[in-house]
Amino acid sequence: MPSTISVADAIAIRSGEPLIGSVRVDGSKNAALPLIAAATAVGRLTHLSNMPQCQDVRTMLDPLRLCGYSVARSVINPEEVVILPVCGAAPPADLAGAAAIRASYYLVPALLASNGRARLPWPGGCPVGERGMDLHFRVYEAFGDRVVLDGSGYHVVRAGERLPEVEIVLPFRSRGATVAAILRAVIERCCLTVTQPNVSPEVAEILAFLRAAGWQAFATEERLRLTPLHAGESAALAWEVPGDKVEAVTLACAVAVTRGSAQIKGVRAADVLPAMEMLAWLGIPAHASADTVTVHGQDTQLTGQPLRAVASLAPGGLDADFEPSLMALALGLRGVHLFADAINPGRHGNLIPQLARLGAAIEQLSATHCRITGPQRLTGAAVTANDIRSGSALLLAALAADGLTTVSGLAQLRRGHADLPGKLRRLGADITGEPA
Ligand SMILES: CC(=O)N[C@H]1[C@@H](OP(=O)(O)OP(=O)(O)OC[C@H]2O[C@@H](n3ccc(=O)[nH]c3=O)[C@H](O)[C@@H]2O)O[C@H](CO)[C@@H](O)[C@@H]1O
Ligand SMILES: C=C(OP(=O)(O)O)C(=O)O
Repeated sequence: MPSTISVADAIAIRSGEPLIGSVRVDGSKNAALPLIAAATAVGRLTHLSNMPQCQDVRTMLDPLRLCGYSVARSVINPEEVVILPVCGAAPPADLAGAAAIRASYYLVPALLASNGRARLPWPGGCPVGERGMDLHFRVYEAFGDRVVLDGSGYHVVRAGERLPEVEIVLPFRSRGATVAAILRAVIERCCLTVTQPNVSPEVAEILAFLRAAGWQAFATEERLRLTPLHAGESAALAWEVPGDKVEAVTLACAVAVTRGSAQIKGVRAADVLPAMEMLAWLGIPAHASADTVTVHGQDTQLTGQPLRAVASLAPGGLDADFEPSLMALALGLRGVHLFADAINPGRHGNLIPQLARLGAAIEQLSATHCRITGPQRLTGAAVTANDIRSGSALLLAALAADGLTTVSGLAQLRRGHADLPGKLRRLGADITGEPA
């Protein structure tokens, strides 16, 4: 009997040898999407390199083209995207396709810049529960914009009057609303103060890009501050999308699940630190330095210490998108492990029933909190990826499950990763069926 099978729009994974070797992550989808928006907001020709070739990036670039921005991918290097500003008013366009991604909200400033108004469908993306826009609307209203809501979406009309300075106090550290405030100030060329900003690596990346574009931009835990210095310059800009921290942590957890040893390259150490500390706490030597994560899962002395992985928007907090991979890992580790994700309230509901098909017993303490008592033995079965991170967690669980697991719903996985199964395969995973 062959060791692998092929299934249409699904992949088949057979657990086997520990993952060994070296692999490079792609650019980060969640850093790339706001960087694309920032490139439009500065209104200068911008080369963005290390752009991941995942579906959400394509979905983000299409509406920009429809609104008059020139967007080109280099033929020689498809990971390089060039964005040119709009000259003159762009024609109104039907942007219904933007409903496929959550990050469509980052298009608002680009559209206000090109058309003076933005009409967008309600954001989609991962079906991980109710995800509000109220803070985004508060941001636009602080700039004097008019916001109108209807069943199919929202409409933002740019203020007639330019404010020299805008101050916004966020009630909680929303990443999306923080970026919305930054980009709105950029198209206005005005000063901005945000109290209680989100200071995740993705926001820090936008601020670094803006510094290169002639802005004074910095953020502390308390306050983010933006001032135009030489923002009127017109020289072309070049920026590299940082490596995908979520892909790196997913791969690190995959290596740990199989008790393998590998190097994961192309990611900034600081971006993965909270997750690496958790692996070390569990007794899996994991080290991040410069642009490489090293995991030594072989012959390791597991601690049996309980993992407490609570997704948080707080500075230095655990990114919600790390949590599903840590759950898959915890299933195989001795101890009582607690997980919580109130940021994406539907995520556990997407993932836990699928893990249960593999035989996992996970205690749901509430819709967003659960407890895993490990180690648990999993058995291969047919499972479905309901969102990006649930999909990657299922790949990891499949690597530990006895026998064969098929994972369908690959469209979700492809939204966030160019080819995650391919990267696992490069480390020796037995995976058949190519998500094209
Ligand atoms: C495309 C993208 O980069 N998505 C990421 C983004 O999602 P997302 O844009 O949802 O993240 P935010 O930090 O803005 O939102 C955090 C929470 O606040 C809620 N909220 C947000 C804004 C608002 O106006 N009202 C409101 O209620 C959201 O529903 C969510 O539950 O950051 C999350 C972590 O923060 C990540 O898990 C997502 O992968
Ligand atoms: C939840 C995610 O994406 P989005 O916010 O675009 O749905 C994600 O990247 O895991």
